[in-house]
Amino acid sequence: MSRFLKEPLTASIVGCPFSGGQPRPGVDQGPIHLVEAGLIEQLSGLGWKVQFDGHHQFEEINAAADPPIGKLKNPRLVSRVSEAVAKAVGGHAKKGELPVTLGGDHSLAMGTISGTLEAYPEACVVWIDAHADINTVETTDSGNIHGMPVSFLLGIGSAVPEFSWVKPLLKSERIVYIGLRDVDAGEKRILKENNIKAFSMHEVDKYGIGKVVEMALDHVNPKRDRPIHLSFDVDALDPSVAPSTGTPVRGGLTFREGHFICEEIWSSGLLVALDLMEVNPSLADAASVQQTVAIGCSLVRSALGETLL
Ligand SMILES: NC(=[NH2+])NCCC[C@H](N)C(=O)O
Ligand SMILES: [Mn+2]
Ligand SMILES: [Mn+2]
Repeated sequence: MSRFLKEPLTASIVGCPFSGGQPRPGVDQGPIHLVEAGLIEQLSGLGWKVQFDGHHQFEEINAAADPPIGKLKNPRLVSRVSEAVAKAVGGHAKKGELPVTLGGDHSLAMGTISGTLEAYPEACVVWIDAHADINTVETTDSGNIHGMPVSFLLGIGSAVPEFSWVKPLLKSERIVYIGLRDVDAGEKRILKENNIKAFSMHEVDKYGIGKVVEMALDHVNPKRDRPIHLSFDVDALDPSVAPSTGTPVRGGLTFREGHFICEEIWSSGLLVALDLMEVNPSLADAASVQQTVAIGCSLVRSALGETLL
């Protein structure tokens, strides 16, 4: 069911073996593992036409040529990679295909969401994460840009010339979060000051996931007529469910809550882009890696229409 995508329904896989937005090696292997686990075949099995011609080859910038800007680490690399991703995602979206971006770290969302908003200016973003990823140049403690993409998309915080290609196309009332539980003090302030709607794990516990997804969509998409970009950080799930990720935080979404979100977004008929981020296959034992990769694949399937019955 889809209001915006063209028939035959086409999923264009944007594989992004990229880890420059955070310090832990291995997250660049996420997309490779997801594809090797059979994701392409699984989506074809759901009836999608799937386009995938290999993972993105990103230009490399050696560390010496990319010193920090303020606290920001690998700024030029992150900027250029996300810009390339924005073009890829925007290109697919404009053709009426569904870009499915496999990360890679969440700094890539600066690119994916820019691409979506280029094609669908009226789109809204549903961001599923343990983290708000909304630090600015002023508030970031870690300097890891995967903790910052939302602030760039909103155009808040001081501008960094190296990122001038990122247009502030996202309005604060067009993004909603679900799953938050590790939000920095500066980020909490930003969320309040900008009136950004967020459903933390507290609200998931209080209302249940069904009501939370409904309230989240009522906020960003009251008439259910806007295209939806779903950006799913696998660390939104509890570490017992998805252990193989760089910044796990306990007290997360259950297996079913994660899948329920994806199922509901698909049933809305409004999905136009999907990100599945932060699967890091080098951070756990083989069984945990396999479990996390399998869940990555099943979340994507749920978001692309797989049903339980
Ligand atoms: N995409 C993520 N996993 N982000 C984690 C961000 C953690 C922390 N808030 C930071 O700014 O560094
Ligand atoms: Mn996260
Ligand atoms: Mn994230």
